Amino acid sequence: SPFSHFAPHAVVHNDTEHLRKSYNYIVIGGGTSGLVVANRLTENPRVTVLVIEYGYVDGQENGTAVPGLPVPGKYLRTDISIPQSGLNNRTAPLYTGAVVGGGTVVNGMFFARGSRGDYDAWEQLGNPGWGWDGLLPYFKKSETFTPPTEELQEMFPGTISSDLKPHGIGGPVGSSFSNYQYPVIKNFFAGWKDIGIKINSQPNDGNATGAFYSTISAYAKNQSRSHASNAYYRPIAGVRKNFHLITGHTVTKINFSKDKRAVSVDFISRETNKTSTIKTDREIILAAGAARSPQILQLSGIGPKKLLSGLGIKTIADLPGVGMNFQDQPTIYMQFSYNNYTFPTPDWMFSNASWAAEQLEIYYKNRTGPMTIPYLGGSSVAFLPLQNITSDYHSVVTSAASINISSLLPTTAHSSIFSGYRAQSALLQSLYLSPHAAVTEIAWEGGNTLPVAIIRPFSRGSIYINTTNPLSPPIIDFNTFSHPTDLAIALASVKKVREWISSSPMRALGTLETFPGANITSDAEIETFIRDAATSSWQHPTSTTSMMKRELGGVVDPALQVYGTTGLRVVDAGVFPMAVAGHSSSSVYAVAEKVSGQWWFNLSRMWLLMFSGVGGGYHQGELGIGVGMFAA
Ligand SMILES: Cc1cc2nc3c(=O)[nH]c(=O)nc-3n(C[C@H](O)[C@H](O)[C@H](O)COP(=O)(O)OP(=O)(O)OC[C@H]3O[C@@H](n4cnc5c(N)ncnc54)[C@H](O)[C@@H]3O)c2cc1C
Repeated sequence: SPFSHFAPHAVVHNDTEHLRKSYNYIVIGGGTSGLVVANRLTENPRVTVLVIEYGYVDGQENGTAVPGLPVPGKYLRTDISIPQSGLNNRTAPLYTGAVVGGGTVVNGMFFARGSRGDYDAWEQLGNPGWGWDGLLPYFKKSETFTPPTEELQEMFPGTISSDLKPHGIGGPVGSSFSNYQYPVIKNFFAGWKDIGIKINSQPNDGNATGAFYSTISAYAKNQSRSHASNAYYRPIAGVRKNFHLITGHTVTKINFSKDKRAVSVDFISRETNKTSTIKTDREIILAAGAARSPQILQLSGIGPKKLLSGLGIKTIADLPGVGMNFQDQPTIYMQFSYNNYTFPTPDWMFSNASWAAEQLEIYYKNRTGPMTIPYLGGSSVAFLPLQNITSDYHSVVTSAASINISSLLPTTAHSSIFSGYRAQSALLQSLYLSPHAAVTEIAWEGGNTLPVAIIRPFSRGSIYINTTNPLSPPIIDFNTFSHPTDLAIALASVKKVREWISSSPMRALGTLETFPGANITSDAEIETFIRDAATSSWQHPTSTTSMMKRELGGVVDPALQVYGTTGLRVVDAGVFPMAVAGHSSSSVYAVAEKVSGQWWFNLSRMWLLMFSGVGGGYHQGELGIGVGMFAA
C-alpha cells in the first residue's frame, strides 16, 4: 500500500522555540506547491528548509481519504468577494485549502491536464521552456499512473485508454480512475456521442477535449485520495531532519535587506498571537496560493506603488501586476430530475442513509462501489471547444477581438497591465478557434446537479489589500462576466447542455430540467438566469503573480523570481500567466516539480554543499546565467 512507507507520526513544530534561527530556505505555505519544493530541496541532507503553514496537519479522517465522503469543513477557508456587477451585484465565495497539503486535501480530485495550447500560450508570453513539451516531463515526474482495471475497460469500451506513454509511473501522486460508475454514466457518454461530440479516451496527452472519463488523484490500489501531504510530506516527515514544518502560523511579511534581498519572514501564531521572525541565508519561496501570495507581497512592499503608498507601506519593488490578472472560472449549477432512472443514483448518498452506510462498508471491504467516486462532481466530463458549442464561432471570436479593453480593466491600472492583457487576448482568440482547446466544461456524476464551468475566461479580476492588518482578508474581485464573451460562452453552453439532455440516451432517463427550467428560453432570459445563478469560481484561482515579462505586467520571471528583488520566488498557481482550461492541481504539481528540477536551483544547492558553513556566496549573477540557460 502507498501508506506503508509513511512515517507513523508527522513531526511538526507548533512552537517557534523548536526552530532554528535561520534556514537555507523558508517556504511560505505548506500547500500543494510548497510541499513539492520543500520535499525536493531537502533531498540534499545539507539543505535546511522551514515550511510555515497557516493550517494544521490533517487527522487522516475518512473525509480526507475516501473520495465519496465530504472533506471536514475545518480544512477549507472561505473568502467572500466584493459584489460582482456581472452577477447582478451578488458576492461569490472563494474556497481554498487551509491545511498541510493545501487545495489537494479538499479538492474534487479531478486530475486531468489542460491541452497543449494552454501551456504553449504560457511560453508565448515570454517564458521559454514553460510550454507543453517543457512541462510534460514534470507532469510525469509528479505522478504514478495506474491504468484502468480490465473490468472498468469492459464496462466502458473504448472510453479509457490504458496507454502509459503520456504518464509517469514513479512519482509521488497517485493518478488513477474511480473503479465504479453509476449505470447512467453510460447514457452520459452515449448522449454526447449522439450529438456529435467525440469520446476522448486519452485526454492527458495534450488534447483535453471531448467527453472523457477523467483521471483522479487517487491511489489505484486502495482507491483513496492522494494529496500533497500524503505524497510529498508524510513519507519524509520525521525522517529528514533538515525539513521543519511549523503549522498554525500566518506569515505576515517578508523583510528585505538594503539591496532588496529577501532575508527574513515575520509570522504570527493563530493560537497565541505571538509574533516571530526567522531568517534565511538563501531564498524565500512563496507558495501561499493565488489568493494569499499577492497579499503577502503587497504587505511586504511589493506591488503597485500607488496602492502601497496609499497605505503607508514602503515600496521595495513597484510591480503593478501583483494581484492583477486574477482568473477563475465562473460556474453555473443547472438542476435536473429523472423520471426513468436506473438505480442506484448518486442522490441516494444524501437521501438514503442506510444505503450510503452500506456503500461505505463495501468500500472498506473491497475498495469499490460509489464511494470511489469523488464527492464533488464525479469523474465524467465533457470539455468542449468553441466550435462544439456554436456553429457561429468565428463571429464570437471577432466580437471578442473588437472589445475595447479599457472597459475591462481598472482605468487606474498601469499601462503594462493593458499590454499584458492585449497579449493574452490575442492568444485566447487563437485558442478559441482551435478544435483542440476547450472553452467550457460540463461535469456529471449522474445526479441532479450539473455544473457548467466557463474554463477559459476573458475576464480579469484583482486581489489587493485595503489595510496593513495582515490578518484581514484581501479584497477579492473576480470581475466575473466583465468581458461579454464569457457570458456568450455561458449562454451557448447552457444551450449545448439542453441539446445533450435531448439526445435519445438522455431522454431515455426521462431527464427534465428543473433549474432554470424549460420555460426559460430566450437568450435574454437565459442570460438573466446566468447572472442571477452563476458563481464566480470553479475553485481554480490563478495568475495573481503571473510569470510574464515585466513590461506585460508580470511579477515573476521564467525562473519564478520576483522582479526587482533577489532571493524570492513564487511557485504556486498564481504564477500561471493564464488559467489552464480545466482543473489546476496537476499543473500546480508540474510547475513546482519543474522549478525544483532546474539545474540553477540545484546549482544553488550544490553551491551550498560546497560552501556550507561559509554562508552567503549565492549571487544574483549566477541566477542571471540560470535564467538565460533556461531557454535552451
Ligand atoms: C474545494 C476545491 C475543489 C477543487 N477541485 C479541484 C479538482 O477537482 N481538481 C483540481 O485539479 N483542482 C481542484 N482544485 C484546485 C487545486 O486544488 C488548487 O489549484 C491547488 O491545490 C493550488 O495549489 P497551490 O500550491 O497554488 O495553493 P494551495 O494548495 O492552496 O496552498 C497554499 C497554502 O498556503 C497556506 N497559506 C495561505 N496563506 C498563508 C499565510 N499567510 N501563511 C502561511 N500559510 C499560508 C494555505 O493554508 C495553503 O495550505 C480545487 C480547490 C478547492 C479549494
